[in-house]
Amino acid sequence: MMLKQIADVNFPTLWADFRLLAFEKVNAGSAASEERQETALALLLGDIHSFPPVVRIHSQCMTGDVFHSLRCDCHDQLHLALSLIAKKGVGVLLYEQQEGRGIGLMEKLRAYELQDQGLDTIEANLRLGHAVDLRDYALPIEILRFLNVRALRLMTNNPDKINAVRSARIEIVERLSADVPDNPHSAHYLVTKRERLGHLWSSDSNFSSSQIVLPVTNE
Ligand SMILES: Nc1nc2c(ncn2[C@@H]2O[C@H](COP(=O)(O)OP(=O)(O)OP(=O)(O)O)[C@@H](O)[C@H]2O)c(=O)[nH]1
Ligand SMILES: [Zn+2]
Repeated sequence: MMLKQIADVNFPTLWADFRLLAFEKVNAGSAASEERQETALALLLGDIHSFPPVVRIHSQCMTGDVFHSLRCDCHDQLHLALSLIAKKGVGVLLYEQQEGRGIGLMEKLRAYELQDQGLDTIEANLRLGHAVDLRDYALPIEILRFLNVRALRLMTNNPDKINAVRSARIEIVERLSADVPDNPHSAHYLVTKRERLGHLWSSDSNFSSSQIVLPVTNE
């Protein structure tokens, strides 16, 4: 995959003054003007090469990230990651745009409709003819390579993200839990992620696809 850096700007936030890099995936041979290119943002703080930085790969969730929907944990996870990076002074937040686990906002909202009728998040995707999770993490991984991050502390409960980082031979020195408190609207969704999608609990220190036990900490 080819990566194109689009912009490099100062990005002051409530938590810290980040540097924001914007990237676009360049598909070789594609008609760029016709095809919507995948894009991602990287918020950087501190000297990310001095020691393994906190890294969060955050999948876009407009309903949660922007409107603070209580149906999911995305908003709180985004804030947790930004505040932890600010506290540590070193880290990278990768914001990638595979909304709705890759089905897009409109289809996610159709899936929410089905969930309002009693289906869970998995059944709803399948009923609409989608895979349960269409995401791949090639673009964020390519950005980590571009940034020359060879070892990191990964904030996630999602085994797919862990496997993607590992497959790229980037060392995960620590898994940081992405647990945030649930609420009556999100509780069922969060249980489904754990029971049916294999997401890790904060106390899980390892995961089925690996023999290596990773330390896990709650900040
Ligand atoms: N299709 C679909 N997508 C959802 C639903 N709820 C949240 N999402 C999307 O799921 C993605 C976030 O995935 P999560 O499973 O919450 O978390 P994760 O990023 O895989 O894992 P963590 O790193 O542990 O947070 C975002 O793209 C959301 O838009 C839903 O009910 N249906
Ligand atoms: Zn969400």
